[in-house]
Amino acid sequence: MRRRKTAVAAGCCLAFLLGTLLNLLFIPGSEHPPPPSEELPPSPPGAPLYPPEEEIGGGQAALARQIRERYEEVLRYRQHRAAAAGRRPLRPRERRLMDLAPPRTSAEQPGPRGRAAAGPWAGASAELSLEPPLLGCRDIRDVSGVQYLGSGYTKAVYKAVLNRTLAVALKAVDFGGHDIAHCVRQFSSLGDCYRLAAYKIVKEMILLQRLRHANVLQLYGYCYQDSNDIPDTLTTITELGSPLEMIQLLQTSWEDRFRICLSLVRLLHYLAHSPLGSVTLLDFRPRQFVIVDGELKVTDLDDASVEESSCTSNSDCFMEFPARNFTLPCSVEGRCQSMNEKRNLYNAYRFFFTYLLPHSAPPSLRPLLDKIVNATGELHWGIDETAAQLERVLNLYKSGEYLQNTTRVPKAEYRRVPEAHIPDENYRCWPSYHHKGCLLSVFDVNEAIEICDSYSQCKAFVLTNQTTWTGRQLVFFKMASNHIVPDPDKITYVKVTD
Ligand SMILES: Nc1ncnc2c1ncn2[C@@H]1O[C@H](COP(=O)(O)OP(=O)(O)OP(=O)(O)O)[C@@H](O)[C@H]1O
Repeated sequence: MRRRKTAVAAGCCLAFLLGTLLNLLFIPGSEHPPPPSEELPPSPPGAPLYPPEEEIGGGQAALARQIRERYEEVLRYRQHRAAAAGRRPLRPRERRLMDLAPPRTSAEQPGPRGRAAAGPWAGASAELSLEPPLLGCRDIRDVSGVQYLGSGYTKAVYKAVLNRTLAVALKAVDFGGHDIAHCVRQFSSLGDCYRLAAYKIVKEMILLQRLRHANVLQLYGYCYQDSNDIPDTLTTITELGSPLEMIQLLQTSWEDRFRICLSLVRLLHYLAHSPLGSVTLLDFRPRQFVIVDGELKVTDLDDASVEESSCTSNSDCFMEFPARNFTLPCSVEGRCQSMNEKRNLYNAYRFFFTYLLPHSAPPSLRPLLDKIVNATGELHWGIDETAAQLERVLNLYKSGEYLQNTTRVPKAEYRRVPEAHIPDENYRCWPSYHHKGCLLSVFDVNEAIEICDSYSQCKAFVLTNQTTWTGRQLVFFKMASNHIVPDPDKITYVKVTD
């Protein structure tokens, strides 16, 4: 950790930063080619490529079991594709699926290494049909602007600029992280502990590729490279976001907070109907999401699951949260009905809706927003209904219909000055899109008048040609109109009576 922060602070020396990054991500400087994926044939059932437990003593057997479980989980996600493709036999390329197999012991490693393009798990490279064309190892050799972004239990994430043009996130196992430290303490095998942790990234990579949606972070590519001691360490290259800061979000406009909730609901709607089945995010803390251009996107998918709990009675379908518990019905097929969807929804309620949705919303939308918050907090609605209600709020807001119930009698008179701007005379208001002035979004000029009427400080306002994500116009509210200058893109309104 200290090493990472020191490197980032040094900032000025690109070579040093790059060297440090490679070191931290265990991307070797060497061009040592990983084993050819062709040399890792599909293992027949009962002949796994990891050491059989009975041949290993005590702790090592437990570690081998954990690696096997993660490996099998990864296979399940990949096999979903074959199932979706009509259960046709796997073509040779697809059979490289077994490239995902846990590593052989050194004694089992096949002879000379033949191909530089793919690692042992990187048969994935042939299978992940990423568009635009996949980024790979050669692309992360020439990186600049390396910056540590964050880390969790298992992974560390860095920002990097590729070819001085594309800013991306690079994700790799954090060798200084809790997961590796805990495993090495227990099993004393860095190589195997690395594999165990790296399966989380492999799983995430497969899910990022399978779950294509505007609110799922985009996977650009990946790189397998040997480190000094560990072969074929994995780095994924993804879209860059900024970490979701709840405190910061609480200070933004309702419109922007609503956007976060709407993107979350669109994501959960997609996950409930995904090609893999209903996906639940077992770890649903805000830090699992990032913001990209104002939209929320899920980035951490290593704890996602498609298994719906099996049950024999309703009592098996118990969902426990810190402040509430729920018992869902057990279906005749012996599955807890909509459990994945409902878990996501309640988490969305407790981490997002309750803080972000009603607070400082337009008064006429409050009853509907309160209804949404209550219905999700009680799990009365499923995701389809919740998504429909949030889309309804969006429509009411975008169309200006939410203003129609309010009586709009202007108190003051205003003089319209076309092609004019007031550059100074700012005052601060909350929540403003500008940190020094009062910049708010409005549906139309009448709403701007209403806002100006309600602020005693407001003596004028300037309609800009900028709009927000909903298409509403941004307006600067001013405390005086002494200095008006020509500006073809703006219209000024000056209060003539109070
Ligand atoms: N694409 C990205 N852009 C910007 N920041 C990111 C990106 N992906 C992840 N991060 C940041 O890096 C942190 C660590 O990433 P990630 O959550 O994948 O690691 P983790 O070890 O799985 O964490 P956890 O133990 O919390 O599950 C995240 O909390 C997030 O703030």
